[in-house]
Amino acid sequence: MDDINWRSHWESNNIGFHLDQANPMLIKHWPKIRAMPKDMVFVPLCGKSLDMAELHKQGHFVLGSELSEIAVDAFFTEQNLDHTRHNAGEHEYWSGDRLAIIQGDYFTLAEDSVPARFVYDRAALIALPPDMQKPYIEQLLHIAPDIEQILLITVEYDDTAAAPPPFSIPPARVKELYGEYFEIDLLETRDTKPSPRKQAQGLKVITEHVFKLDRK
Ligand SMILES: C[S@@+](CC[C@H](N)C(=O)[O-])C[C@H]1O[C@@H](n2cnc3c(N)ncnc32)[C@H](O)[C@@H]1O
Repeated sequence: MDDINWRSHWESNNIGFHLDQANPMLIKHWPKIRAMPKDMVFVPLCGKSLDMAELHKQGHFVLGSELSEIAVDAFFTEQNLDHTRHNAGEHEYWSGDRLAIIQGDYFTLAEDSVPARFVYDRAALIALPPDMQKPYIEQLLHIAPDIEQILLITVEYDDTAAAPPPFSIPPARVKELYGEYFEIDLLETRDTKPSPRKQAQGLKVITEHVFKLDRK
């Protein structure tokens, strides 16, 4: 389940998706999610995102899932967070105070292994090619069956002109993927500046959509 070879993105520091600050769309729209401090927020395909630090700062228990050891190690080092590591089969658990990351393949996480009712997805669904997107959602509901709400950020652009990832996921595709399980509320659409790599491919603007998903 590693078609894009994300590990090599981390090995060569090709991480144009990483933001050096918390995502402004998280700050703006997270209050619309009814998670209380201490509630767990699951962050699939989390990288070393500072959004995890922001959610942690807001009092949540944060649980991430990430393939790359380099990313997880960088997160704990850069955030200066004490942590322990333990191995559970093919996954490695990195645990700090109210924040843990399960390193390994998201698609092999076990049923019910994520006791979270809230999910934050920025650059996770859009990191996956179209044929992996439905399996990603099925796996989400398999590992975290109690999910109530998701804050989801996707991008839309001509991904045939600039090589993905990210994969373009317009609102109609979100409906196709999630509509069976969730009410979908499009909170905001805005134009953003592409990563330097995408700009070099000639892309001048990338449209970002923010959704709130409520379990039916
Ligand atoms: C586009 S990045 C986004 C990272 C983060 N969400 C952010 O906003 O910065 C996608 C991440 O998913 C991770 N990833 C890809 N496939 C994965 C898998 N099967 N299991 C766990 N993590 C995966 C990659 O290593 C990469 O860090």
